[in-house]
Amino acid sequence: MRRSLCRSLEASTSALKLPAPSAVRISRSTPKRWHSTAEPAPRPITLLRQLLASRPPLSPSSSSSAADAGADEAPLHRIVAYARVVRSHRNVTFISLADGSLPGNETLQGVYRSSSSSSSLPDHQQLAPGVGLELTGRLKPSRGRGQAYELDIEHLKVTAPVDAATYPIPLTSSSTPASNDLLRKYAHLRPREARHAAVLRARSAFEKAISDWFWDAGFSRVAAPILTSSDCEGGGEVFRVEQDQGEEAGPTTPFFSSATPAFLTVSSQLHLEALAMGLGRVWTCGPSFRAEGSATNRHLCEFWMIEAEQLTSSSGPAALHEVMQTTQGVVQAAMHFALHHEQTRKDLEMLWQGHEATLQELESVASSSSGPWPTMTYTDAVSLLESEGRQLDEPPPAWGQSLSSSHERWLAQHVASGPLFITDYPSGLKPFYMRANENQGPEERRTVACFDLVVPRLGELVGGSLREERLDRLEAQPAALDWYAKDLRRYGCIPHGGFGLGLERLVGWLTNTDNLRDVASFPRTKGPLRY
Ligand SMILES: NC(=O)C[C@H](N)C(=O)O
Repeated sequence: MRRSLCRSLEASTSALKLPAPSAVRISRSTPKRWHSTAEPAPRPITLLRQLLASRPPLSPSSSSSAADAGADEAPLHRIVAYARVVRSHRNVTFISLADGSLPGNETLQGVYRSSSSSSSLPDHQQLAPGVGLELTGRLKPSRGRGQAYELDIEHLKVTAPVDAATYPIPLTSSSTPASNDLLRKYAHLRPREARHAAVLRARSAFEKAISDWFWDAGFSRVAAPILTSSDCEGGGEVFRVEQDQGEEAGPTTPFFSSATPAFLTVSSQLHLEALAMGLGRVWTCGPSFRAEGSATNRHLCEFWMIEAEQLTSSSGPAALHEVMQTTQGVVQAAMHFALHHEQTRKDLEMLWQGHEATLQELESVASSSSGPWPTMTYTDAVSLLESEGRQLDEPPPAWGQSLSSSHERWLAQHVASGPLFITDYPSGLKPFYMRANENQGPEERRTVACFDLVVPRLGELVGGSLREERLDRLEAQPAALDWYAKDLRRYGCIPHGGFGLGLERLVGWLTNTDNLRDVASFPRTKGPLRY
């Protein structure tokens, strides 16, 4: 990573050394350029992260005089950043610079010295915390304590003033962060807050790691439709989609002229199953929509789901293990990458400050040497909850009832001290597409080949199953699913299975963010839709 940043920095600094392009006569066949060829091309912006990645190692003898001597030889960079904190003294002003590229609470100290800068310093009022700046400067070893390097500012311009009197979030240093309630009210301003930015960067890192893991495991990433004709889960919590015909329009024919209405997808699973029959192993990451009325901190109306489908080499319990292995691989890949990537690790360290023991627990969960995660059947889980009833926050479930989120958390913590697969739920609790288990007891104790992955502090993170591939078992399904139940099953349906992992839940779990409204950049929940 460091090397590739250096490479891109080299590219940008070598661009800096190029002479201004001389005027080129534009003939008809020359593609049009955005800026006149007589003007010099704007210098590329260097991200603070790139700048720091390019710093030479400090020798133990680095001193302020060495710093002075080296300063002029260091390349000149153009930076666009926010001022986080400004401290002005008589001849020198210190500005903590942030541009979103540095991890955690880190900033780069910019130093403006009236003796060596070529522009005059904007007045105190203008140079308030929160303003956007454009500056040029050279990176050099710091004279002060607290940072190894600082930016010696040559030229500074306030390009984006801030109306500090009305700014709704305290413009102080990030050591006194604003409350989550306040930040939620200003979702359009909160990406500037160190904590929220760290959560979003961590999410980006998880997605990169998951994508790489799937690629290496032979899964093709596919795009599934957002507009669908079926409610995959059968839960009925769907958003219906209609063409907006304006207020005055009378009754018109629906945009999609099929018998069934159009919905926003609740899950891509059925489409992924069709795609898996052609490609073997597929995955997708896209938005899912549920008209979720309950206002818990674990539900959003719009959330992103990582979903995968794979052909399995058998159809019994061993096949379910194949799907669970994939699930574990994906979750561990996200964790492992984030914990070992220098920048993301720093973000996580800031997010887990004060809870270092939990971060350590996550580290051992991420390690592939920990072997397969523990597995327990739903029936055993219910018996255990019954026998441990006094330890629980709420009464244990009877066989056939759902496990509550607090039951799931308790099981993960007490049975596994980490992730736990709970398998073989009663068929009455699960959707129609899950594969019925063989050798079952009485009708009312029927189970399906499925699993939920539950984890401490959160509860359910992933739900998956083998899919019912036998036509006769699916034939009772509604006509709308003809393509799925009949065609896919009668034209060569290799046993297969898959899962769905709620991305916001994963991010919340790994970034110490309990409320998913603080994970999604613009969360959607029942109630007013501001953005
Ligand atoms: N792809 C999946 O297995 C996810 C599942 N359909 C769900 O929505 O929970």
